[in-house]
Order: sequence, then structure tokens, then C-alpha cells
Amino acid sequence: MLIPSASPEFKSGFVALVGRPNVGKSTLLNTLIGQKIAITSPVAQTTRNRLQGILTLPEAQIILVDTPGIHKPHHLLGEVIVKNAVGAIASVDLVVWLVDGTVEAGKGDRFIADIIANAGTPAIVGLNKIDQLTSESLDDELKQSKILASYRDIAKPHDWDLARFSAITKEGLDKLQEMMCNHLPVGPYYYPPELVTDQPERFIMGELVREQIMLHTHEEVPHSVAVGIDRVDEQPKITKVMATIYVERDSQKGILIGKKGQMLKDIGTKAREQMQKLIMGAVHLELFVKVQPNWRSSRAQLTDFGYRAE
Ligand SMILES: Nc1nc2c(ncn2[C@@H]2O[C@H](COP(=O)(O)OP(=O)(O)OP(=O)(O)O)[C@@H](O)[C@H]2O)c(=O)[nH]1
Repeated sequence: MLIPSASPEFKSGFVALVGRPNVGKSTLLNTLIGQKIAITSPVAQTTRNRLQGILTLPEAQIILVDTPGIHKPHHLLGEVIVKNAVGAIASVDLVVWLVDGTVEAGKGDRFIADIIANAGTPAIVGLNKIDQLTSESLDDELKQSKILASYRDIAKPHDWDLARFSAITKEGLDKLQEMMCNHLPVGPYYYPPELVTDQPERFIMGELVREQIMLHTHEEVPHSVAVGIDRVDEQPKITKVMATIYVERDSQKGILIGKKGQMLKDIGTKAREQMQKLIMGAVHLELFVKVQPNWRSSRAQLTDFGYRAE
């Protein structure tokens, strides 16, 4: 893949997507670059690592940095996640601060606004999920103007732009893209235009397994799961993938395997389908489950699973 030379007006830069857990950062990233590279789920705190999506337009290359949701940390993994998100804010050209555009700004939102303001990075406040708003009555309209006003109040002193959109229906995303380009400096292509992410396929494969675990199991399991891809064997007609799911307790292993192995089978089938889309070819997936007590509290284990403090 070749990196073309940019025209003198070409713009490029790094844009961090930040916000509370579950506001739709990963969904927005996937929609903007037009391919699934970030996993999403209705469970908060799905995203753990920094992931870059590359959006190449005729006039600009925007490198979108997905960050884990900012929340109060409860264990070492939580601390590492928040520290990485804060680090990302300080090191980019622009922040898109994503919020749930269906509710007024609250304490948690102001906490993030303060972090962005302290970093001094220019920002766009992105009110997402507007597809969920209805404007059938005067009450609805009043509610919407209150939501908008609550974010305007926060944005105004810092000169932050406001954008309203839906990462799912794509309404308003053209305008957001235009705003992002306006904020970027003139610059080169950082990546070949065909590339959509900086992450190796192996990492995304592990994430696709983790996504299915989150979708298939209940509260007890998701946050204590890590997935390691042990082997990827590319054969002429099929790619064989072996992966291990690490949990902290025997009980979680039991839940994951399920009655007669049915749960693990379902997770494997769905993850395999997603992997086939990713590599555009046939996949044979083998999953193993291992108990690794307290991996979230061990720095060495976190590093092994690829969660690095940056
Ligand atoms: N209706 C609606 N739902 C959305 C929209 N964007 C995201 N969602 C949903 O919100 C949930 C969370 O989305 P994610 O993209 O995983 O959120 P996130 O901010 O990356 O979450 P973390 O990884 O926890 O930080 C998912 O169920 C999405 O389908 C939107 O524009 N409209």
C-alpha cells in the first residue's frame, strides 16, 4: 500500500472520541469509517484499548482514536483505562466529546468537560442518539431545547462547537465530518488511503470473540473476560483460528461453556461469522476457556493481554 503525497491544502490530524461509557463512541467510529473495527454492545465499558480508525476523504485524512469510556475506576484495569483516555485527550488535534443527546448534561458530563478544558485541546460536543428523540408535542420540543441549552452552557466558555447526530441512522454525520475537517491543520497522509485501522487483524479477532461474550452472557461474566488469539493459520481455503477465553472464576467458566457446551458453541458461531466478514474468507474457530484468577488486578497479566498504560 502506497502513501500518496498530499496537496498543499490537504488536511490531516488525530481526533479522539471521548465520553462516558455507552454513549456510542465505538458505533460512531465504525459508522464513520464504514467498517466494523470497534466492537459495541449495550453493556457499558465495552472498549478497553485505544483503537485507531482511519477516515480518508478527498480533502482530509482523519485519524479517529477511540477511547474507553471515562468513569470512576474501581480496580487497576479501570485506572489504566481512564489514564489512557486522559492521555489521549492531551495528545490529539481535536476532541469529539460524545454525549447522550437524549438527556441533559449531568455531573459525570461536567467531570469530562473539565478534563478536556484542562487539556486545552479544541473540542466538538457531539450530541449522539438523536434518532431516539421524538418531537410530537410541545413538551418534547421543550425537553430538547433544555438538553441543547445544558450543553451550550458548558461549551460556550471554551468556544467548543456543538453537533447533533445519530451514529446509527447517520443523520447529521456529514455536518460533523465537515466540522472535524475545519479544525484540522494542513498535513500529510499518515496512512495509505485504503487502510481503515492501525490494529492488527489478530487483535480485532479477539475483540470479536469478546463482543459475543458480552452479548451472550449476563453481568457476572463480561468485565472479567480477556481473549487471547493463540494461533492464526492461513490455509489456502480456510483460516484456522485458535483462541483462549480467560475468566477469573470457575463459576464463570461454567457459565461460558453452558449446558452441554451450548453457550460456547453459540459464541463461537457468531464470532466466526464476524471474523469471516473481517477477513472476507472462510474461518474455522476453536475456543478454549481457562481460569486465570484475578487477572484484572495483576499488572503483568494486564500487559500480557495487551492492556498497556501509555
Ligand atoms: N439509538 C441509538 N443508539 C445508539 C447510537 N449510537 C450508539 N448506540 C447504542 O448505544 C450502545 C453503546 O454503544 P457503543 O458504541 O458500544 O458505546 P461506547 O461509547 O463505545 O461504549 P464503551 O465501550 O462502554 O465506552 C449500543 O447499544 C449502541 O447500539 C445512536 O446514534 N442511536
